[in-house]
Amino acid sequence: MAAIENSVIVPAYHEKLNIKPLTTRLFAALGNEFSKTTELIFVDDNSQDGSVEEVDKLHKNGYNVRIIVRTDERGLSSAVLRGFYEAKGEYLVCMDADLQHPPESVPQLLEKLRNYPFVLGTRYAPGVGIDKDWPLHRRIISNGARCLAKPLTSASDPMSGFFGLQKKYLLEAPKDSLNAEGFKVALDLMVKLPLPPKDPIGEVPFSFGVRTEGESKLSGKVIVQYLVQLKELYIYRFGAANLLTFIVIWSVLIMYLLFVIYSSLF
Ligand SMILES: Nc1nc2c(ncn2[C@@H]2O[C@H](COP(=O)(O)OP(=O)(O)O[C@H]3O[C@H](CO)[C@@H](O)[C@H](O)[C@@H]3O)[C@@H](O)[C@H]2O)c(=O)[nH]1
Ligand SMILES: [Mg+2]
Repeated sequence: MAAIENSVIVPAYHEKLNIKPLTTRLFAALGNEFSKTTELIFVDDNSQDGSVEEVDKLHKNGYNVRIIVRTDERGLSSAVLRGFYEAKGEYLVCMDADLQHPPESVPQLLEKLRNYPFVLGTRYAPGVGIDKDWPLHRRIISNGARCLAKPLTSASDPMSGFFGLQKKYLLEAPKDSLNAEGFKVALDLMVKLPLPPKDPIGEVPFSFGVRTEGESKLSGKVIVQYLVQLKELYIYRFGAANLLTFIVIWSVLIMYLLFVIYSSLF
């Protein structure tokens, strides 16, 4: 058997119905050669919805897929990190279970990872429209959240949950420096991993699909969690002394943004 070079990690909570279509579409997209050197790992938080049996069936049918079931921990970021640390491959990709991240784009991420330490699936690229059908308030929240991350990274879609990295950079970072609480694990890694300063991030445009099975696990709490995570990342990157300056600058910008929205509406 060929050695595993690539690992695709999928955090999953109550995703039984998405497991089979994701697995079959992913390995079909990988094709013969890539399939031999790629493993797929679901990290499930004890959903007890038949996900384990579904993965076992696929494994018996010859797919290189397994499932880690956590019983003592819950949460998206920590699930992703657990999968990354257990992965055998040097090239790691993280994607959602619900097919909002197209499995057909994974080979592109894996290819780009050969040349970039970190690769980000982006929904903000020419020809990709994510938010044209979104209501105004959703677009404002999304763009506002993206703006707030601008000082931390040059990436065009810091909120993306579709990304990849070379494992050696993960192993160079102290385990306890990574935030297992925040929802935006890619942003945390882009800020904290010791990536080389020149050209660290490659981008792959993709269209964010619509979830057809199961429900989103994001709630209003996520906005607060994101702000807490941002605060931690600002301190990490710029130091506590600079935090106040940033809060002042961002408050002014947010007030200006609200003013612009208000005047365009009324
Ligand atoms: N193991 C585990 N998995 C989880 C948990 N919470 C969510 N997941 C899994 O994480 C993936 C994303 O969860 P969704 O509930 O589908 O989130 P979303 O609203 O579609 O958010 C996605 O898009 C955002 C961009 O708008 C991303 O920022 C976010 O990271 C995620 O990719 C899914 O596969 C879901 O099963 C958890 O507590 N534990
Ligand atoms: Mg989703």
